[in-house]
Amino acid sequence: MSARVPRVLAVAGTDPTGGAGQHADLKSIAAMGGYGMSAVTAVVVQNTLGVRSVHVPPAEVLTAQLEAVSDDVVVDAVKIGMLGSVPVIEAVARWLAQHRLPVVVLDPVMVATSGGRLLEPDAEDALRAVLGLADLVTPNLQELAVLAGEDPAPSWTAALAQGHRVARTHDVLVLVKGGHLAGDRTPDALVGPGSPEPLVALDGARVPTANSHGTGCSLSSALATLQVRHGDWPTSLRIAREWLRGALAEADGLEVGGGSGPVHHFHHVQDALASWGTAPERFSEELWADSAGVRRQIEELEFVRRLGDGRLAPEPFLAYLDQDLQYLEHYGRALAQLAARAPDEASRRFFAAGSLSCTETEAQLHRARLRQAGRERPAAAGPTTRRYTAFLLAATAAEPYPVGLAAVLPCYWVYAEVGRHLQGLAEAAGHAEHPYADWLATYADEGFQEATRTARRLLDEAAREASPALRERMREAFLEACALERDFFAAPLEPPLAGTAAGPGGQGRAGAGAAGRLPRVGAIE
Ligand SMILES: Nc1ncnc2c1ncn2[C@@H]1O[C@H](COP(=O)(O)OP(=O)(O)O)[C@@H](O)[C@H]1O
Ligand SMILES: Cc1ncc(COP(=O)(O)O)c(N)n1
Repeated sequence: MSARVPRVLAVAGTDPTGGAGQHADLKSIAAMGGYGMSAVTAVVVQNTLGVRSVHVPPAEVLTAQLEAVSDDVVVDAVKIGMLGSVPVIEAVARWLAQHRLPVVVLDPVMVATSGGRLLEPDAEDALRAVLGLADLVTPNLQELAVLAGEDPAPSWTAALAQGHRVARTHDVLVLVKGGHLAGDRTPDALVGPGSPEPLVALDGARVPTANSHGTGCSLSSALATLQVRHGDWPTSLRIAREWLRGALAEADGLEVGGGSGPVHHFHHVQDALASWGTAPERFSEELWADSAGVRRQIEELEFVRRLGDGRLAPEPFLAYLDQDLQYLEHYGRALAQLAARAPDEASRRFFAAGSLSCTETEAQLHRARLRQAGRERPAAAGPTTRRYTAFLLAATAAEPYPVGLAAVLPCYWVYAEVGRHLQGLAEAAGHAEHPYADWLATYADEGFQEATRTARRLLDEAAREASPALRERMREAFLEACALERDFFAAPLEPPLAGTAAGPGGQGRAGAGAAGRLPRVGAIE
């Protein structure tokens, strides 16, 4: 199967109401993933009620259009619809003979469903004579009879036999279409010049609609487009039929015209369109705004105020570091789980590097600092530490990847923001000898800022692909993690805040520590 976009040329007449002819062709080509082009054979004044008049430009104008296209563009497939008159048929036949095109589908348009003639009676012989230039011919039952030079087939079995005679005489593949059969079935079958047995025969219940204007045009151009992709007519037919049946089923909703209206060519992308525009440009911006209240609460915490202006006693700082060390162990695991589930190599590397950094770099720094202060043995993990780490491990292991990503983001982003705030407090305090100056300095680490930006970008990418429901779960996880960040910072000095508390104050883990914790996550990346 080819991945490139098929370039498909429709050689057809017009329909100003957009349901048939080259307008239907262009829509169908695009609906099947192709790039549509069109050369006009006839200007048809028509609507859903009927054909009012037909105006055929000189054949040289059509030849000039065809040459303008093929002089410039590689044409992967051609769909030929209404030709109308002998000079037009001859012009197209000449052009086809000069340009051996990979896929040629000929829909031998003769009479519109609404009744108007679209092929002059004296042009029928000329049309029969060019059938062999096509790979596939797609007549309806009446057109098939004309091509065979016989009466219309009285039954589906008779139609298949008639299709086989046309295929053999002109050495061409024929799609025998049952749209005009009486009854509630609409079979289609591909019949080749060899065996009278169809290559493929598909059947289905008739879609109950009176709006089937342009179905023949739509089917033939969809087939031309799909054949470029798949190179297999039965496969192309299966896909085109399924799509066309959906287009017929949604046709009544279009409400175009008072006669036999058009089908809904783009019925299959309506759901996708409905979700467009609901994803914000940057979902992270929305989350940031939602978390403003919690971030303000963090800035007002006693622990944060004292750490910033340097009044924090050594003991709660060490208790905080101790809890942060234990937090890091699990955070590293959560990042490893995210790495395992990340959708691409770049994000896998990012989270794997972050995880490695937690265990190898951050944890070592914490341990060294605690050892310096004479704290060799870690304290037990406090309730807030346990609650936060359990949440992260569950979110990254059991929730969809975007939810896990939203859960770990505050540890980068909120933490970086708290760092900025702490540095502001330290500068305002004007300490010559700030006891935590080296710790606070690590917040400014460019690697950490970079890692925060990367994590945010990954979240925005995941949000763009996510359904509205999944984005809501991402939001919940992000806000939950923000509240846990707050509780973590609160724990060394204050009782946890109501509603999110882990237990009586002071014994929770000391906040998500400054310097050591994340700065070097980014530095490694
Ligand atoms: N009401 C319907 N329900 C399902 N398929 C239909 C219906 N009407 C037409 N088709 C399908 O549309 C395609 C065009 O068929 P047909 O109506 O026979 O040709 P044309 O539009 O050239 O007259 C065929 O695949 C046919 O099976
Ligand atoms: C320019 C043009 N080409 C083809 C058809 C046939 O379509 P249908 O048989 O569905 O009316 C048409 N009405 N107009």
